[in-house]
Amino acid sequence: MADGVAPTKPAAAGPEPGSAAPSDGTPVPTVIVDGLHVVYRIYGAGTGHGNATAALRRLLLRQGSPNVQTVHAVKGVSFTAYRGEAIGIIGSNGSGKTTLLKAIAGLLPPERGKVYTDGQPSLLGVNAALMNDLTGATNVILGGLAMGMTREEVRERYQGIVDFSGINEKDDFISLPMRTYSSGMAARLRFSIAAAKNHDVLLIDEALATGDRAFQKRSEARIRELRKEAGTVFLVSHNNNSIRDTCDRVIWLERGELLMDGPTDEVVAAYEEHTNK
Ligand SMILES: Nc1ncnc2c1ncn2[C@@H]1O[C@H](COP(=O)(O)OP(=O)(O)OP(=O)(O)O)[C@@H](O)[C@H]1O
Repeated sequence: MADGVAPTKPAAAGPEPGSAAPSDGTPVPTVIVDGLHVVYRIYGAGTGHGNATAALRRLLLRQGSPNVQTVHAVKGVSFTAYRGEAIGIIGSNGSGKTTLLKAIAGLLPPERGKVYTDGQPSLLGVNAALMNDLTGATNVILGGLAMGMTREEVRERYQGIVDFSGINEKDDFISLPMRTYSSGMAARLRFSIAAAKNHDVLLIDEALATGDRAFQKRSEARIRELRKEAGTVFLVSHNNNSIRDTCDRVIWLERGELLMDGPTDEVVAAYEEHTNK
């Protein structure tokens, strides 16, 4: 894990994320975001070309602290997500959506506030690392193992993953190195590997936007299944139709702040009115 701060469980009394579903139908919280602030620090900002080297030299030569620019990307965001929900995260460019997902995944430490999660969430981004020099087939196996599947599970699900991705529809692309794939094909394979497993909390960053319409339909259907299988899905997307088809709740971020959190139709309508102004 990059910056290595694992989400923790709350010490407070009350229902813990992921605790067994009460028989009375009370919603079970899976993610609690409590007053979250995330700040990026850019070292050596404003020192021109070779910023990092210049900053390091100044530190080593004791020429004072390097210029540090901060970006306050998420500002005081709070919400609780429940088992079985699919939550869309929308907002204009740079509003903090990806940062929020990374913080929920435990990849960015909070400046202030806390993130409590049910187990380790899985973050599926279009940039998630698969090995470019290895074939698609090897990436399916390694990706499955990396997600915690057993060898047996990988063997059982291998063909399903390849079929879902549609990579082999025309040619035998699955036996070629990933560097020969278009970015859309690579994104489809990533989504297919991640979606083969049931996740307690699955975080998807724009993955659906990259596939063709047929792949998007399969993905949306799979997200609905994942929800039924009791997980919680977060979907960051600029495609309001994908959000409408997939999510029943939407969180709207703007300049790092939570502007609105509610039923999909209401929040997307308000967002569209705002963006069409
Ligand atoms: N690694 C980073 N270092 C410094 N600033 C960053 C970094 N990543 C993002 N930011 C800044 O944080 C803010 C939020 O970025 P983020 O990527 O979370 O927004 P977003 O809503 O996902 O944007 P988009 O819709 O364009 O993908 C932006 O101002 C961005 O410039």
